[in-house]
Amino acid sequence: MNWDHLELDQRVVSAVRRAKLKSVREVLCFSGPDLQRLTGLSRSDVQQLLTAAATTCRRHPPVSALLLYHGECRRLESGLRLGVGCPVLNELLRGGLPVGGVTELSGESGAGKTQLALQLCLSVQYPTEHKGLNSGAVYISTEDSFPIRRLQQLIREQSSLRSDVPPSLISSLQFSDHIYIEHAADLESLQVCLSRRVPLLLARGLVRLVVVDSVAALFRSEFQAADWLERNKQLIAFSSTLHHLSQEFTTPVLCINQVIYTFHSWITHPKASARDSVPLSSNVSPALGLAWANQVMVRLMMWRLQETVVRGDQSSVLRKLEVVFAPHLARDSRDTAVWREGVQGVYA
Ligand SMILES: Nc1ncnc2c1ncn2[C@@H]1O[C@H](COP(=O)(O)OP(=O)(O)OP(=O)(O)O)[C@@H](O)[C@H]1O
Repeated sequence: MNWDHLELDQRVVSAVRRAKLKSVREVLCFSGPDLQRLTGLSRSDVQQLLTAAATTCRRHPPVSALLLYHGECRRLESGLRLGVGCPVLNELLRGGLPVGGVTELSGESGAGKTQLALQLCLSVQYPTEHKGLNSGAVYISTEDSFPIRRLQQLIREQSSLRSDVPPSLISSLQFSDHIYIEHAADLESLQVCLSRRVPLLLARGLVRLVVVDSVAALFRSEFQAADWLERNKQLIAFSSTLHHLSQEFTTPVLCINQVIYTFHSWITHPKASARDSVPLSSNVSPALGLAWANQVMVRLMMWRLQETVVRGDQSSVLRKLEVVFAPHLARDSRDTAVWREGVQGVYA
C-alpha cells in the first residue's frame, strides 16, 4: 500500500515523502504533534493525514494484522501453547505462551522475569503431552552475563518442580544441551543474531522458543532522547523480525522488558534540599512506550509485593504475575513466588 491509495493533497503527500515516512502504516505509529514536527505540516493537515491513513488501513488490513486476526487467532484457538511449568500459572495463561506471536514480560528489577524465562527454556524441552514443544531454546542476553549457575540449579530441581512428569523422562532429558546462549551487546549484533543464527536454529528444529533478555537495555542505551524517531523505526524493524520468526516457525517469542516510573507528585519540606523529596505516588509502566506496545501480542507483568511467603525451609518475596493484555485472555493475575525449584503460583 503506498501514498497513491490515500485521498490527500499533493502538498501533504510531498511533505510525508520528504519526512521519509515509508508506509501508510508507519504514519499511524506517530502522534499528531510528532507528525507535525516531522513533516512541517499544520495541525489540520496532520489530522487529515491520520484520518486518511486510518481509513486506508481499515480497508486494506496489513498482512501482519490479517495474520493476527486469522493466523494467530486460529493458532490461539487451536490451543497449542508452551506451558510455563506450573499449573496455577498455566491456568492463568490458558495453557501457557501462545506459539505464534510476541509475548512481553515486564517488571521491576528482581521481580523474577529472568527466573520465569529460564524456566520456559526447560519447559519447552518436554514433549507436548507435558506442555512442552519437544525442542530447545535460544536465549539472547543483551545486558548481564547469562545466569548459568541458576540454570543448573533449576535443572537439578526439575523433579521437584515437575511432579506431573515421570522422573524417568526428566532424567532422560539433557536440558543444558538444548539451550543456545547468545550475547548481543548492541543493536547491530542483535540484528545479526536474529537474521542469521536464530533462523538457522529454528529451521533445523533445534529450538522452539526465542527469549530476548532484555529489549529495553539496547534501545535505551543506544539512543538519546532526541533520536526518538530513529529509535522507533529500529524498534518496529526489530519487532517485525520477531513477528516473522514467530509466525514462520510457529514459535513463541518472549521479550523481557524493564519498567519506567513516573512520579505524580512529590513532598518536599520547605527547608529540605531537592534530594530529600519523596514521591507521594508513582505509576509503573513498561519501558519503550507505544511504538513497542503496539507490536506486542501478549503483555505480562511481574510485580514484587511487600509480603513474604514461607514453604518448608524456604521463604520468598511474594510476587504477582499479571495479564495486562492478550487477545485470548482476561485481565487477571496470580500470586507467585520464586523458589529454589523455580517460579510457581501460590495457592490462596
Ligand atoms: N536460587 C534461588 N532460589 C530462590 N530464589 C531465587 C533464586 N535465585 C534468584 N531468586 C529470586 O529471584 C530474584 C531475581 O529474579 P530475576 O533475576 O528473575 O529478576 P528480574 O526480574 O529479571 O530483574 P532484572 O530486571 O534486574 O534482571 C532474586 O531477587 C531472588 O528473589
